[in-house]
Amino acid sequence: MKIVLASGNKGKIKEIGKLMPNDEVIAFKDILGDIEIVEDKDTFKGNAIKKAKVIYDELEKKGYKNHLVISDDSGLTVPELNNEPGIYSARYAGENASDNENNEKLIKSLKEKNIKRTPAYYTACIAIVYQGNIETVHGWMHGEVIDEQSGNEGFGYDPLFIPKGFDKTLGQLPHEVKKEFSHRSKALNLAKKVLDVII
Ligand SMILES: O=c1[nH]c(=O)c2ncn([C@@H]3O[C@H](COP(=O)(O)OP(=O)(O)OP(=O)(O)O)[C@@H](O)[C@H]3O)c2[nH]1
Ligand SMILES: [Mg+2]
Repeated sequence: MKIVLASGNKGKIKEIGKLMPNDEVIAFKDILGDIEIVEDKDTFKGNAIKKAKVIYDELEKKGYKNHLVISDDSGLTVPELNNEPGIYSARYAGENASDNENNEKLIKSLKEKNIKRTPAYYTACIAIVYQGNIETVHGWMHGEVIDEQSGNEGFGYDPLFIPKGFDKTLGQLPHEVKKEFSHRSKALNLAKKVLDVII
């Protein structure tokens, strides 16, 4: 199945490609070039649906007929930080912030509250748009965030996130560990079940 991914996040594109080896996952930019999508909804689900629909409609304008688009809106929630960064995870340290800038901002927020380690969880919402149908699925991964970066595996906040049942960050753990039970893997496994039904 040819799937267009409505994401510009290289870490996600890589992870989703690995999680759907039997499908051809194409990043939308490879077909449509750069398209800025304003993520102005107040939930992961709202932003995921918006991203998938914008790309689905743009493909339709280009004459695509039987295309299928998936998107991922995801982020990290830290209850002790008033549920920050949440849906603002990609721009916690400001518009176009790098992963490192976002991580440094999170470390600063933890230190301001004298927090060295506290529960946190990732949420991923995957939206699927196909022949006018819109479906969404979610996945969560629980653990803790710490106030220093460790490791270079994964992307985003992974170097600060210790998954439940482990004592290392996702930055230190091999990708196979994250692939087993990340928020994105769980959501994609559900998305595959939806794809089996709607296609
Ligand atoms: O360490 C992480 N491991 C993960 O597995 C993960 N999943 C999401 N995130 C964070 O949440 C933002 C998503 O924001 P987001 O869903 O708007 O994506 P994005 O703007 O980066 O790309 P796009 O998919 O919107 O094009 C990302 O930038 C990351 O900071 C993660 N961090
Ligand atoms: Mg985004």
